[in-house]
Amino acid sequence: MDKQESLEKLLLIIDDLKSLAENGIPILVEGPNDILSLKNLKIRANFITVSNTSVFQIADDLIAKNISEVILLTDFDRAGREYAKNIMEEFQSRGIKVNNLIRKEILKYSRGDLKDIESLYPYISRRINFNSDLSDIMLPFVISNVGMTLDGKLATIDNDSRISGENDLKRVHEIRKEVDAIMVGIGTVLKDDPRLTVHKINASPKDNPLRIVVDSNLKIPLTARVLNKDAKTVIATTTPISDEKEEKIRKLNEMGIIVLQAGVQKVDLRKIMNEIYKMGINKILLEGGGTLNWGMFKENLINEVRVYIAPKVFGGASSPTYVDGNGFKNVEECTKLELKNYYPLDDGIVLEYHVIGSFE
Ligand SMILES: NC(=O)C1=CN([C@@H]2O[C@H](COP(=O)(O)OP(=O)(O)OC[C@H]3O[C@@H](n4cnc5c(N)ncnc54)[C@H](OP(=O)(O)O)[C@@H]3O)[C@@H](O)[C@H]2O)C=CC1
Ligand SMILES: Nc1nc(O)c(N)c(N[C@@H]2O[C@H](COP(=O)(O)O)[C@@H](O)[C@H]2O)n1
Repeated sequence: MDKQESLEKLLLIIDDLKSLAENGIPILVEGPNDILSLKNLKIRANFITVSNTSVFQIADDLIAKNISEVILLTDFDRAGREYAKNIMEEFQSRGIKVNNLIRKEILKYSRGDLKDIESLYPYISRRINFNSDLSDIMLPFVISNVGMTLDGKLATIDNDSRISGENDLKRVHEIRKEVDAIMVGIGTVLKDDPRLTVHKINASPKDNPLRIVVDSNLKIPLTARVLNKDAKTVIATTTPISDEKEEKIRKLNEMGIIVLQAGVQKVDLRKIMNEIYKMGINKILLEGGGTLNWGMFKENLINEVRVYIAPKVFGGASSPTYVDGNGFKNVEECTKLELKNYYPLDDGIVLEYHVIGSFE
């Protein structure tokens, strides 16, 4: 069986899993990262995590709730196999049916490339066929980077954003060189007039990634530096059209700028990310500011966070912070991160996180 056939089989198994879950059969996973991966695959279920509760306790709870069948989706590594063995032994002795078939098939049709359920969503989203009805999960990998002060500010109340030192800017430009696109909101373009090219380290014009500006009402001045010939640029805007907007799109197109449209009042970031992915953009550096960062966090579109924290305090209720917007209402739904690395740089510190996700 070739790779494409295996992927198609895997998608059918995901469909089976969805149906079983919709019929009320709980899914047993190890932890919250696994739940997020399955939720991203549009699986809505009664998820039960097994990593912090004893097998006996879980069996007691299921029996108390009259649940007689579960789907087992522990990881494929040694710990996951151990959980699976213990659960099957205990549950079967207590009369609870354990469906281990889906787990075995996921392992089989991922051709041994998966070690855990957490990786299932990224695994599928990177390989999926463009015409599939799961096309909305085809998204680029997004790294969010900022230079911020200890109090989380991206600039002062007067928009002075000189936060990073020379070495930190070099670090950022190394990331720029490595990604396929750099993305900012129109607020940043209007306030900073950035170039968004690789210019702080040794680089040639071909190292410049695509530039993406999110701009609902096409406020971008035609003289903005981000529209110059140093790199290609995409403007993401909304769908409603007026004579004025049509004229601006015409001018932008004449300048070689690609205009993508999605969303009515604000740009639909998920749809735009999907369009961008279809253009062959796999990795994006999101460089803010705070309003766009919120939009991207809220939509669960950020995979990794890298921040430089300068030993400075800017203060000011109106100065931009790393993440602005409306904010989450409670801790349950907020974005969870896992610290992966940290090191001192210039006179500050760099923190690198893997995004676990936000849970609605
Ligand atoms: N220190 C650092 O690392 C950085 C600092 N900055 C600073 O941040 C500040 C700019 O931040 P900010 O004003 O928040 O601007 P942003 O760059 O975040 O742009 C926000 C704008 O994007 C547009 N937008 C369209 N659709 C969406 C959506 N779905 N979600 C969110 N935004 C959307 C909105 O404008 P519209 O409705 O018109 O489309 C919105 O106001 C500047 O002071 C800049 O210097 C910026 C980047 C990095
Ligand atoms: N990482 C980082 N640290 C700072 O201190 C900053 N002020 C920024 N700003 C971002 O970089 C853009 C400027 O880019 P160009 O040098 O013009 O290419 C600016 O608009 C912010 O997005 N970043």
